[in-house]
Amino acid sequence: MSAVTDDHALAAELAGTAGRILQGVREEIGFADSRLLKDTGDLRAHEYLMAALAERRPDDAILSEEGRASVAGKGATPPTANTADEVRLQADRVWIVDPLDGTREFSEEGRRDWAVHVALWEKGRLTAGAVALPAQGKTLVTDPAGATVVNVTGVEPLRVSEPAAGRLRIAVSRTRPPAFVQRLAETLDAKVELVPIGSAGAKISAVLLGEVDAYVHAGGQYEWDSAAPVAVALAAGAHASRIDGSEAVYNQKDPRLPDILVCHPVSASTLLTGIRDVSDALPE
Ligand SMILES: Nc1ncnc2c1ncn2[C@@H]1O[C@H](COP(=O)(O)O)[C@@H](OP(=O)(O)O)[C@H]1O
Ligand SMILES: [Mg+2]
Repeated sequence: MSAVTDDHALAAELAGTAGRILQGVREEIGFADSRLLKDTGDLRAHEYLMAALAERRPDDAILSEEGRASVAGKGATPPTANTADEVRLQADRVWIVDPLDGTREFSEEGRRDWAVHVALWEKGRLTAGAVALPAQGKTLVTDPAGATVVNVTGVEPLRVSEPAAGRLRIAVSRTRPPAFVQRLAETLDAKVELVPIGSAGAKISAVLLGEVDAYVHAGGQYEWDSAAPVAVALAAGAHASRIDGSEAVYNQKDPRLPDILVCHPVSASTLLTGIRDVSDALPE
């Protein structure tokens, strides 16, 4: 059994180690065959996280993107399956992990917008989380007092900062931005810049690191895409909710969680009102 008894530290350790495995996969496979690179990355990071959690937290349940029943038959080596739904839905502690978020960007040489997500859900809420950004040399992590960013130079407190007056930089998916986001940009009473970035974890990290001011997503996503970054965002003082303002709820039977808004709390009502005004696609 490991010396790490703190779930925050364990989340950071596991996300960081999976990130190093993924850097190694990029070096080993190269970028010529992007399908092979994506599948190998997904599988290696998933298998590492499943084995590490089974060893370090043997009594906890796991929900991983790559352990879904729908991917269990994929490839010659089927991935280790998630905890059965009937067990996970009764469990007090569930690790919600995305072994490789921003798979597309991972497979594109030079891109740094991909992440590893490790979150812990306990009895209805997210209580710990880490987002590793291996190509950026950073891990964002919750701690008992809030959140920190760990990089080569050390550990610094992480606190979401207010946007500059009159300007709002909104991170959106590079490939699947919400249909209404251009209209949102036009209706807001600020100079809005839409910033395409890959990976939900990388986008939410960009909000927390002050590189953008908000992340708006709708149209499809799953619990593992947002659980760890939302855990860190809430711990860093950010607003994180569904785009209708309701709470993002995790460890559901159906893991679809198709939309999310993360921003500084001062921007939340403006963005929620703006989204309501331009969107005909609020959550079901
Ligand atoms: N419309 C959609 N339906 C399902 N998943 C979506 C989606 N839009 C984004 N996602 C998922 O959300 C993550 C971030 O996407 P994006 O980079 O486009 O913002 C990706 O996770 P994975 O890379 O883990 O598959 C992607 O698959
Ligand atoms: Mg993902």
